Amino acid sequence: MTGTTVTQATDPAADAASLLNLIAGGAMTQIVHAVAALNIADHLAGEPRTAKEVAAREGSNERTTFRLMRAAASLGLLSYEGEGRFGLTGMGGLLRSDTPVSLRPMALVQAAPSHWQPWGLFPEAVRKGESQAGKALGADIFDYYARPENAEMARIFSEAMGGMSAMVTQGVVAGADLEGVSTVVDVGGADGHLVLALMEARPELRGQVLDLPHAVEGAVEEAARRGLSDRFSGAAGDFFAEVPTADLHVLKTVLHDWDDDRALRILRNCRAAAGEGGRALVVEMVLAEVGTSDFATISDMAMLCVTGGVERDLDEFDALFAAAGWSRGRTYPVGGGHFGMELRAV
Ligand SMILES: C[S@@+](CC[C@H](N)C(=O)[O-])C[C@H]1O[C@@H](n2cnc3c(N)ncnc32)[C@H](O)[C@@H]1O
Repeated sequence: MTGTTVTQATDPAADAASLLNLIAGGAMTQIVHAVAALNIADHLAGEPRTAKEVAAREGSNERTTFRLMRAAASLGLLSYEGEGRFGLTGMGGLLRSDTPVSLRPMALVQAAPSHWQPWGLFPEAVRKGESQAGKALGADIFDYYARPENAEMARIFSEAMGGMSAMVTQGVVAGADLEGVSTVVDVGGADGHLVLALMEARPELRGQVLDLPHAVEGAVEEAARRGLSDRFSGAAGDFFAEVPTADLHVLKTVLHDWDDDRALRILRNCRAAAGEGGRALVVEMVLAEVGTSDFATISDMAMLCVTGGVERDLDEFDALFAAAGWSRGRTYPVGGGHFGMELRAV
């Protein structure tokens, strides 16, 4: 909803440098991927180390580990401390596996076949107006994750969603109106980070994650890890078929995975489960004015290519909400470019 107006460079050399930087974007994705996959941030967590020390810990090639770490320093992920030693910057620290807001799983997912292969066909997604997951993976992304041979990647995807949730959790917990709410369903909740954070803040809340059978197990485990099993349950199901009843339905970055028809089905199923006086909380990025620098427009391209979904502006959200029997009330930023949108059944 907010954004800064894009300024145009006029110096041709600066334009070329900027464009080359964009052209190398895929290489940067893979550099971040390799830093995550080779656990470089974990190896540097205690103290700065040389590439030789990191390579010995990781069992990787010393020379190419050095070249990767040099590139990572050039991108601001690592600091160079002299005498061959590299340390972690704040940004690089987010790739540690043991940090509360770890973006390591996200770095692994974005460069994994599930995302990388559809991206390889991206111009076709624009030309045809459809996701390329079917062509690249032989299935839509969530069916791909449901295959037994992709179970490990599906687990990392859910973890990645958890890392992204951590960026907004505080804002949602602080902003959400939970007056009169005693049951919450996190619809398509993956590992359940959002509903579990609400439950931690409100000891009277009972929570549930509705997700596909392969994904819901992670939520049950996460609830147990946080000591919340007595107030939590996992519901393996399909939100296009039915959504469990609750005082509040939470939908975080679920609607953006789907086109309008399918997003509408999810919202209608929530509305049916909510009944009179029902409430929902939608957490999504909201597109800003055209022509502003807006990360939601980049995410929109990922949705087009990988899931077949779409990022929306407020008018587009409101049209969907109204068609599904919801009315939007308070809307507030929750962090990471996301907004909380409170809905009431009409
Ligand atoms: C983009 S993720 C969002 C996860 C979580 N809400 C978050 O923001 O961290 C979308 C979630 O929807 C789930 N999902 C996809 N299709 C579904 C379906 N038909 N029924 C229930 N869940 C589904 C996926 O497994 C995934 O966990």
